[in-house]
Amino acid sequence: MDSTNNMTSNSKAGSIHDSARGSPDPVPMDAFHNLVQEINDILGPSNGIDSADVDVDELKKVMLDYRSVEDEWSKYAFADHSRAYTRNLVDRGNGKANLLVLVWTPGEASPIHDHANAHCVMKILKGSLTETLYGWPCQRPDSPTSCATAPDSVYPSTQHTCSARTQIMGPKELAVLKETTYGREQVTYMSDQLGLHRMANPSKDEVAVSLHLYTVSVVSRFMLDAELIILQPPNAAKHGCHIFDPKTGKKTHVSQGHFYSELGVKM
Ligand SMILES: N[C@@H](CS(=O)O)C(=O)O
Ligand SMILES: [Fe+2]
Repeated sequence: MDSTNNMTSNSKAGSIHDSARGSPDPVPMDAFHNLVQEINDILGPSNGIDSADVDVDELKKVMLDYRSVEDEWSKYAFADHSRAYTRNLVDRGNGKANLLVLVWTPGEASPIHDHANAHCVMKILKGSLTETLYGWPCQRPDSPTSCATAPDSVYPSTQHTCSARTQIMGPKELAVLKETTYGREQVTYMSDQLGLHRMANPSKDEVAVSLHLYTVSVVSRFMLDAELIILQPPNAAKHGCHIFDPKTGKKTHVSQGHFYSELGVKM
């Protein structure tokens, strides 16, 4: 980072009053919006075509360092008990990523889904979420990172079209690899390389709130059935993903182009 950037990021912490020009004191940034700024600093400027160089560990660390204060993020947290969860846009991350606040209805879960080649770093802001991790329909039982139908594939992923080919392998129940419950302040990471997952709010009466950062992984394009779509990042949060039937492994594309709210305003 050059000295100009350092000056920019330092000046946000202190409030430099420009009394000579009579401008009002800047309102000090709260810790949540400081986190948003730190994430932007890590992601860097928007001139890259992909974010293969994104440092996931650094992103996890700043998310872990933040202590959740409801007043700081509540303006983004729209609850709607008529759906499993709401997806609320907080920031577009220099055009390279999307930062979302998700609000989870008690007892509800997301469908089993992939992540459209995005990195997903997630922090629990309130309550808890249970993650069930599944293998891809095509993965080799003895080697979860290998594809059973295309031996030259390094790992199954969204662009890995044979993951849809239940007609080659026949319907196949998805394998449950792991179940983990994450509590308030915990941070986790998900990507297509780890498999598929679903998240559930195990509480009977409390909403859960989580913060999700989606950035583009190694490539910024993926195969959508027969059609090759070239995407500028970010893809997963805006352009959708695939959901999977746990009994057959059959996948269906779902568009996620609509946010429930953007920058604190309900759509
Ligand atoms: N990846 C999901 C939320 S979760 O189940 O991880 C989404 O963005 O809707
Ligand atoms: Fe997810």
